[in-house]
Amino acid sequence: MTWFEIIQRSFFDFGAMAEVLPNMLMVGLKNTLILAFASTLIGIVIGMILAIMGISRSAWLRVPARIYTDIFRGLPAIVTILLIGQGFARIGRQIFGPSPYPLGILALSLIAGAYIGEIFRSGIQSVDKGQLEASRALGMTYPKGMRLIVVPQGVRRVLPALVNQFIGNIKDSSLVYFLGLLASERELFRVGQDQAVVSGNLSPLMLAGLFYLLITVPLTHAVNAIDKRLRTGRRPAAPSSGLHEVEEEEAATPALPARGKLKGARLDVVDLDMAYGNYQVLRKVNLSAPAGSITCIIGPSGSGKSTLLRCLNRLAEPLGGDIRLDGDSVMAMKPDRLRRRVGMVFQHFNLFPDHTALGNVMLSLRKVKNLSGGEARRVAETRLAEVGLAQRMDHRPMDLSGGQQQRVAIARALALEPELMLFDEVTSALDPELVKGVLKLMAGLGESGMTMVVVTHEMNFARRVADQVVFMDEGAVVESGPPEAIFGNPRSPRLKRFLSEVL
Ligand SMILES: Nc1ncnc2c1ncn2[C@@H]1O[C@H](COP(=O)(O)OP(=O)(O)OP(=O)(O)O)[C@@H](O)[C@H]1O
Repeated sequence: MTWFEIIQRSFFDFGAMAEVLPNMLMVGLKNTLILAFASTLIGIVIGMILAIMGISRSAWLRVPARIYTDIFRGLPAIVTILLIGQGFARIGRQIFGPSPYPLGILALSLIAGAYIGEIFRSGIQSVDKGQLEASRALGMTYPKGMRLIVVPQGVRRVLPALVNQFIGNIKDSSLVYFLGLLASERELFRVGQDQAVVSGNLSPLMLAGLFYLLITVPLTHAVNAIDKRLRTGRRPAAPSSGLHEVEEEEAATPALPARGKLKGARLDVVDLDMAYGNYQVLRKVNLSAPAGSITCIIGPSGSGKSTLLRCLNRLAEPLGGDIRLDGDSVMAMKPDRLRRRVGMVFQHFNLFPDHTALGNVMLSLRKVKNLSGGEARRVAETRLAEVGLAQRMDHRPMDLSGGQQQRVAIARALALEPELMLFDEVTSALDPELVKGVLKLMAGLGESGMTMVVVTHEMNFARRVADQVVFMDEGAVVESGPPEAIFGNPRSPRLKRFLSEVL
């Protein structure tokens, strides 16, 4: 016999393959798929619980999750399968009967859970922290923000890794044969091996290998395609350059809420203190903004402007002092209730990337205000039209320019009809040609009757639009007054120096 014939007979004996094929399909393939599916599903449940425990602030949850993960990820799969399958054989028999099959699934699930937990945890932790912050600023509680925004994004990111785990389970299911499965419970490998042992011919094992590849290779490619679709959405990316947006904005005149249509609240900040650990960031800040006014906060980097803004809706918790909305102390309100009255727009937009512009605006209307789908859509469409985005409602954030994204964020905050709107350096991340459009929109909003507090580096905007300008340095208000006084007649040397540097 030539080498070629020896190899052909050992590995590619099609007669032997045909003989084993029915058993391979009806018994081996079926059992492999059941073992892999069941252990992946149970592993996903275990993994999600481990991930949530793993990111918890409580060490009582974090430490057990860590120990579990270290053990089941550290042990070779075969050791776990033998320990569970044989160690619990008696208990297993009492619960499941004579079959070792359920214990095999249990062992595979325990192993898969440890890996899937780590996959979920890293996915959830990789979601930008601005996402949770935006959901909370929209009035969602921490669990709701995690459930609706952070966890779905984290899970979507790890979809390919989860499929890898499923493929791992398909392969690991071949180890369960150690437990002595009944003839009807044998999986692909064992069916191939049985036949190979009888005939001394490896072709049935080759067929089993082929089946493994037939499942795993298309699956990998399918999931990559699904992942790409989820990432980019169904729409092709629209051509949307900054200049395109400027043209578009100049052609369309946004129909802003009519003058005095919105009801603003009076804001009073009294002796506000705030610290990050031992680092005192705000020192006895006092500030009053009449209903419907625009207050611009200016000051050097690190002076505490953003922190002050974040205290106003309690994204940061003050250490002392008080904040009052129309005389009511915000410290006595539940933070999610407070945030329905106080909208916030962030420097980096923090739009939800998996939702369209319309979806971004509708989400809090549905989930926080509990409006019906139709009603939420109507409000969201009106708000988006007001900021000049009637034509872009079905676009995802990644298909919008920075300026358009910031308008969606403004529409999203406006949708809850806040009495106070906070703008945190909302034009700082925009390309220069887009800044003007967003500032114009904000100036227009200022006339609608809402109270606005704007942290900004745009001195011309502050000079032109503000009712009062507050200059902060080193966590304290150094000087405040009407823009003419602040810019035209600064009194303190610090303000004089700041203005000489920025103007
Ligand atoms: N989460 C945090 N933990 C610890 N320190 C922080 C945190 N956030 C801000 N700080 C510090 O608090 C100080 C005030 O920060 P803040 O962002 O309020 O200033 P800012 O005036 O808004 O500055 P910028 O204009 O650069 O945004 C800075 O020194 C900053 O490093």
